Amino acid sequence: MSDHVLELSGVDSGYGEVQVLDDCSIHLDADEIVCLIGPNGAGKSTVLKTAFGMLTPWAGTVEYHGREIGGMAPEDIVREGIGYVPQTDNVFGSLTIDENLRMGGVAREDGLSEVIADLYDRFDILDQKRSAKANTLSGGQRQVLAFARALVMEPDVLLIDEPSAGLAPNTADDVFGHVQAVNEMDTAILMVEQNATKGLGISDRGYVLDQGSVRFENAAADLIDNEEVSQLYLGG
Ligand SMILES: Nc1ncnc2c1ncn2[C@@H]1O[C@H](COP(=O)(O)OP(=O)(O)OP(=O)(O)O)[C@@H](O)[C@H]1O
Repeated sequence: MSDHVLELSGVDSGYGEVQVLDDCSIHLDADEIVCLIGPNGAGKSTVLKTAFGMLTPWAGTVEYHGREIGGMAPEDIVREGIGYVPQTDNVFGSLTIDENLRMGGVAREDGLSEVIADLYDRFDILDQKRSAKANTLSGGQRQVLAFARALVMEPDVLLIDEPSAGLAPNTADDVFGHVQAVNEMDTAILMVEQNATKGLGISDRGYVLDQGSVRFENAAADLIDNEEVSQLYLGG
């Protein structure tokens, strides 16, 4: 039994015959924000997909609170307490904000109205636009809705794929602020981020992934200060 909330150990994973992750070991502790960085195609999104049961590990284990979940179906993993916010198509544009949140809770047995009311209290922008269609939201607001949709299940782990993708710098900063707010709701976050410096800037720890394997892992501030990491992965 490990104390980690989420732990991938020695994971190989991929698509069809194509191996992407190679002996990949990554963990997340309660209340942490952990950032995965690395070049395009390194396998960062594949880590999240393997943790969320969208891919079955070929080797190694995925444990949630010390229990093996590798290869479990995503709908069961959601019930266990892990949420996932994909990079794209993470809200239903033709549905209202309220409908999106209710859809996020279809797997809940009770307490849906209460948890949605709490989310409206926390995220003012959603409260103001309850009846608006999600496709009328700005990119940053849409990302907040995507986080809130996942939070309806009250996960203690949230996997977030590139929250700042396609956003202007100021909007990206707002979204990173919301990531921190979500973390303060006792949710540990494993986040993939293309904007490595900013992603590490709000994180406790980080991993540099390259060609499917972990090249560096450390406290986020130490990764930013690491000469080699900076040269190779943070644009010098
Ligand atoms: N559905 C898929 N089928 C086949 N190969 C895929 C699929 N999705 C991703 N890959 C391949 O797996 C490798 C790793 O992709 P992944 O999306 O995990 O990378 P990443 O580190 O998240 O990079 P990026 O920033 O480009 O998203 C890439 O070579 C990619 O082409």
